[in-house]
Amino acid sequence: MEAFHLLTRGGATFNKKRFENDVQLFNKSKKPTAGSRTSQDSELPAELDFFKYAQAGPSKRKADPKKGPTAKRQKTEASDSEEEDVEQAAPLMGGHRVTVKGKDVPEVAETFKSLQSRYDLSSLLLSNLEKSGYHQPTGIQAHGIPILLEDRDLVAISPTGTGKTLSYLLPIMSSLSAPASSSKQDTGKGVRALVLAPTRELSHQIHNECLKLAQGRKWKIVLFSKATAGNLNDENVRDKVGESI
Ligand SMILES: Nc1ncnc2c1ncn2[C@@H]1O[C@H](COP(=O)(O)OP(=O)(O)OP(=O)(O)O)[C@@H](O)[C@H]1O
Repeated sequence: MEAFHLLTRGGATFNKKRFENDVQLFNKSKKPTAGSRTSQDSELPAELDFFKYAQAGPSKRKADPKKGPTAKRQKTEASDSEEEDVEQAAPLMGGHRVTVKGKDVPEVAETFKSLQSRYDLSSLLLSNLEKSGYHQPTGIQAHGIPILLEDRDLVAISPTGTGKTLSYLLPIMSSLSAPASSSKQDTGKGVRALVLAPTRELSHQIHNECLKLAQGRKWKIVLFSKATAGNLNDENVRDKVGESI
């Protein structure tokens, strides 16, 4: 994590003389032709090739005209060893390119409204989305929300500001259904959902998104910091909390 931080945020110095041999490794293969990838690139596992789209030639970006301007390519794993490419209409906001890998991937949700008929998303959540100015799902939301609403596991990577937060908060709120205090079923006491975030700023952002979705119901959404997280050890505090970040 530390190394990744250094590489992505800058601020690190690199002594090219001291690591001359390593520098040679990178210089050797620097003869890319237009649209081609280097041999090192091709050895990189697809999951780790974060820049594959940036390096892709123009022909790769072209949508199939027969499938309309929003047609995108998705990868679905047909079996453990074999992969199968499938074409699926993909959104949407900002024309995000989305690659999905997995077995039996749920259908994309092109609108929030479609989640109501497919997954019984509550009218309150729908209207809170509207109130918050969320009229159409972003790429990560259109693909991620159905996956989580079907109780599947999801690992997602998406650039900052693309709406990842809502992608998991909406399914969480939907599956909790109602605040514990107003639920007819015996949901028990204590924390029902926990979101862990690496920084205070991110925790605040997530908390704010949570509050937007919670409008109109008495959800108990609590933001804990490093200093206050220990309070959760106290049963009395735990019982008063519904969702914590
Ligand atoms: N469907 C949507 N329509 C309009 N605005 C949206 C939508 N989804 C999220 N937003 C807004 O876009 C902004 C960025 O969203 P969010 O913080 O969830 O992105 P993120 O991918 O989680 O970013 P980060 O990587 O920084 O955590 C927020 O202000 C959020 O309210």
